[in-house]
Amino acid sequence: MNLTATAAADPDWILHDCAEPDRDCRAQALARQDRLTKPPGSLGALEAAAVRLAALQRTEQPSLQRVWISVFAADHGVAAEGVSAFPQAVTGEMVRNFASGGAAISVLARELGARLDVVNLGTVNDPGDIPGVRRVVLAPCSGNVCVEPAMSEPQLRAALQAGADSVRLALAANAQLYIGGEMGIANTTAATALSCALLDLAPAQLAGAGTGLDAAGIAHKAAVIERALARHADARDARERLRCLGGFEIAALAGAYIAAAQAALPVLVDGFIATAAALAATRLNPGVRDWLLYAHRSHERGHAALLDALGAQPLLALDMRLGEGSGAAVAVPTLRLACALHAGMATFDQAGVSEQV
Ligand SMILES: O=C(O)c1ccc[n+]([C@@H]2O[C@H](COP(=O)([O-])O)[C@@H](O)[C@H]2O)c1
Ligand SMILES: Cc1cc2nc[nH]c2cc1C
Repeated sequence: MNLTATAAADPDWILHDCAEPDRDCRAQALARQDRLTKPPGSLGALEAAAVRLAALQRTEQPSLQRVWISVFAADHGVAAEGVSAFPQAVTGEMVRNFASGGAAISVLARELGARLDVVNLGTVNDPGDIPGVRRVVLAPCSGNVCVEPAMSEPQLRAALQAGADSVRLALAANAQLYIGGEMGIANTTAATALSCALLDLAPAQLAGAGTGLDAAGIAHKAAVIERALARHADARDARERLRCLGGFEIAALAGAYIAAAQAALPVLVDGFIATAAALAATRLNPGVRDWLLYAHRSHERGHAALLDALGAQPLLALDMRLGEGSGAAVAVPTLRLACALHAGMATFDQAGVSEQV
């Protein structure tokens, strides 16, 4: 494993200031929304989304033609505790599927005309060097959080940096929106453990079915998370909690969100695991919060609590629970329509329509 030049040069980069959304663009967009031919507020969350995107993209006319999706795959040592409905080999198999175009996110990216970047951070069933996959392998899998930290400090730094590097690629491609996806068997256990530690909640309050556990499986998963929390009770700050309880892809997502916020690139957050990474990112650097839009409320049991803790109002609730960035990709057309309405509707003056009395 090699640390990139950036991380080696400035290990504290995650603490640097985030960009500021543009207040003037926000005010102009708000004023325009009120002049468009509709009762004020009648387009609901679409109005709020267009106004936020105007402020984040620093423009009167936000647009989402160029969308970047990075999917981070990684395996988890805690899979050995029997916490997933699927075998660990699936993570590596799905990396191959992402690259060959057969995964849900592959289809969605094609439909959206989005760039799909697949990053293998370490999979036990390693597909090796295959076209369409960037290998940033930190280890075959993270540590089993019941008995050891998920990551060493150098691995955490490299995972955060892998996220930042994906943002650099997105910026080089002139992306207007960044989506981070994840794939990792057992990562709902890691994401739940991390969230419980960050929010001081009991595992029984957050643990859910993941890929499809039954009630007994969920109870076992909650007990495994209890053990992990007890093992890492001395991890007191967000960085140490992420290192001990997270995973490579969760840390990469957190690093990507921080780097995007620092570079003024808006982010659309996906489901449960991505939101746990967003929670960690906002605890590591509170300025990240302004740059995060939330795509959907996942079917995963703990997602609503995470969204509430972040004050997030997701656009959609479709009972999706796939991950891969799929929920975020599905929300992109809604955001594109919000931008089209903002740019294309006539004002009361232009259309000769009478205003509210
Ligand atoms: O995004 C979500 O809300 C979501 C909810 C449940 C499961 N997943 C996906 O399912 C995998 C983890 O599930 P599990 O049961 O193995 O912990 C991982 O690859 C995630 O992308 C994703
Ligand atoms: C097949 C499969 C695809 C996935 N994509 C994201 N998580 C996943 C988990 C499984 C099991």
